[in-house]
Amino acid sequence: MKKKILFSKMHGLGNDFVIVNTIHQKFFPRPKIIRMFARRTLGIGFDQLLILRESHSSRFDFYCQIFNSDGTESFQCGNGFRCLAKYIYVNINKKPFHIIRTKKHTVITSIKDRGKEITVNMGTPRFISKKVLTVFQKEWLRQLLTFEKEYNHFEMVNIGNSHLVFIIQDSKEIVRIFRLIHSSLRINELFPKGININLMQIINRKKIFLKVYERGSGETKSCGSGACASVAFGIKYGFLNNLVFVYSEEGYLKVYWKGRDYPIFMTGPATYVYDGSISI
Ligand SMILES: N[C@@H](CCC[C@H](N)C(=O)O)C(=O)O
Repeated sequence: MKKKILFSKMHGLGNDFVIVNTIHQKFFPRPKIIRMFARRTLGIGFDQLLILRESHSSRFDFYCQIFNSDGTESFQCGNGFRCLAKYIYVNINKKPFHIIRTKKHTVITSIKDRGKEITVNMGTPRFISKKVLTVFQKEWLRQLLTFEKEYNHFEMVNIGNSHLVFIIQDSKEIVRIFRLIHSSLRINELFPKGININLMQIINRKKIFLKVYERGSGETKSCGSGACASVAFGIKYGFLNNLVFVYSEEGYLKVYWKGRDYPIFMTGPATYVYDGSISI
């Protein structure tokens, strides 16, 4: 017999999510079901599926499972956590702060102005040594970028998930690299655990433009963890101020980082699209 699953569709600057609240319904989807729901023509369509679960620890308010549209699991989702905070505010309780645990990471959400502005404490950024890159990964990067050009800096940053961040100042170059990434069948082979790829254009010390190709979801309209990873990189090298406006196609996020050993904060909107149900 078919089962009806209730869900809410939300987005953060166009990075879209399906939230399934399991407090009153059971939902343990297999990757095949997740991929089916994620299909924009035949399913519901989303970049990530967020499954809200009760926390069995007094240290956390809720537990959240995150799945990319290809069915792989993730442990961090900045834009998604803003949407989840708003979902909780509208449907569960009006507390201003929530501690949310994923399988490997903890974030704290705070809600202001009746949900108009939501901030997420995303944890402390960690820079990953380039020594971990394999010969094949380096070769791929060499093909992707023109290393002779001084502006082609890159860093690997962990914000609870892994990001490769590149500084690409030329807009045409951003388009060229994005096309290459899209047509490169080798990314999954080269990075078996997956990687989020961020192309950052520094407009000035407090404004960047960002394009992201996400692990497990492909090109997305915005990426909260990518915004934090990029700003952390820019601040580490003295290119950016502590507060940065991260622009993408649908608007901007505000990212604040004091520097090394401090957590990074991301602020932005969360938008309800609709509530629905789907049969499985
Ligand atoms: N859209 C997210 C990031 C989602 C997870 C990512 N694709 C991964 O698997 O690491 C965000 O806003 O942070």
